[in-house]
Amino acid sequence: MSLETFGWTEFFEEQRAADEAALVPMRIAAVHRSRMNAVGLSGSVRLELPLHVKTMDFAVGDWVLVDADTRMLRRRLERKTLLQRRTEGARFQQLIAANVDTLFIVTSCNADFNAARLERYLALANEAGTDPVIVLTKADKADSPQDYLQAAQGLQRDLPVVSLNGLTAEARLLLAPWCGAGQTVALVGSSGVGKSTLLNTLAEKASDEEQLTGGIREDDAKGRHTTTSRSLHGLATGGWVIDTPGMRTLHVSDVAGGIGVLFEEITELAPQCRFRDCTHAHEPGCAVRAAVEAGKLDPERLERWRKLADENRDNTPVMTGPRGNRVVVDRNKRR
Ligand SMILES: Nc1nc2c(ncn2[C@@H]2O[C@H](COP(=O)(O)OP(=O)(O)OP(=O)(O)O)[C@@H](O)[C@H]2O)c(=O)[nH]1
Ligand SMILES: [Zn+2]
Repeated sequence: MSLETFGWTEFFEEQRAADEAALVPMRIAAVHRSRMNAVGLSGSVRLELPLHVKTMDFAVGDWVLVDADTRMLRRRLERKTLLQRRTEGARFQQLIAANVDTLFIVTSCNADFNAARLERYLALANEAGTDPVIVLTKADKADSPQDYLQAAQGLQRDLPVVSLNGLTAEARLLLAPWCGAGQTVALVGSSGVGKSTLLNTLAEKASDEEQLTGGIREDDAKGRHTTTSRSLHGLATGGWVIDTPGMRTLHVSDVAGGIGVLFEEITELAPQCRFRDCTHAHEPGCAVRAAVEAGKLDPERLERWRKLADENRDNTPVMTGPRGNRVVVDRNKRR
């Protein structure tokens, strides 16, 4: 085993200072209110935390440097990617997972398929720097899974889409390109689409896995995963998967860049509009509306872009004041 099997790359290695050579790199496997578990070459440990450290500032998947003798957490390394979101009305973003290479956005080939909801997850992934993959489950139950495949592919340029039966070993094969040694994936999607099923298929239920990740699943009375606990699981194929419970409704905020990537066909037309701040709603000389009229752009896509971009603007605090204190924008004062 090497650190690379845990997802360690040059990006992290370069961050180690000369005087930190004695510290051991470990990856955060579970974050609880007052304690954190980490995994590394020496196995799974519960970290000792310095007094000032708040666990909410850490995400599952983070790389940290640890004092090998005391297990004291010394420093978190800069993240390659960070999935985060703001729960409604919250001042700070909630960290979901760090250093995730691929986000599996799971939906089924049935009524769960909803373009607008998938686009929310795509914006989140794009903003985080995580590559999104749409995973269409229950293809075995659908009359024409091709329709869903095609609809999903239209959601973003060059978007990988996989349709499968999550209960079969073939699913593991189809998702293998993103689940190899050292690769980290996270799963999101509505309840019942088959995330747990997929997880079980990907994990193949290795018996020592529980030990490695510290056995960190916590359920509340309703059998739902608690939002305070997330965890990193080892996959049979050498990759890692991060559980992301508690993401039933996803309100977007702070994802302007992610929306730009998601709706690239709109983003790249905007500079051709007559007005620099064109809203593509009523202005003359609008290149985006011209594209709709020419049949080159789906009017429903434009409508969904508008809704998502508006919601993002409404929910994203602006930095104001000399100290950069965050103030939520007044809904009526924008534009
Ligand atoms: N036929 C078929 N059934 C599936 C597939 N994937 C999941 N199921 C079934 O769908 C049901 C729901 O799957 P789960 O894995 O529990 O869904 P989930 O997304 O984890 O749901 P939550 O735990 O509520 O978030 C189960 O009965 C699965 O056996 C699939 O690809 N094909
Ligand atoms: Zn325009």
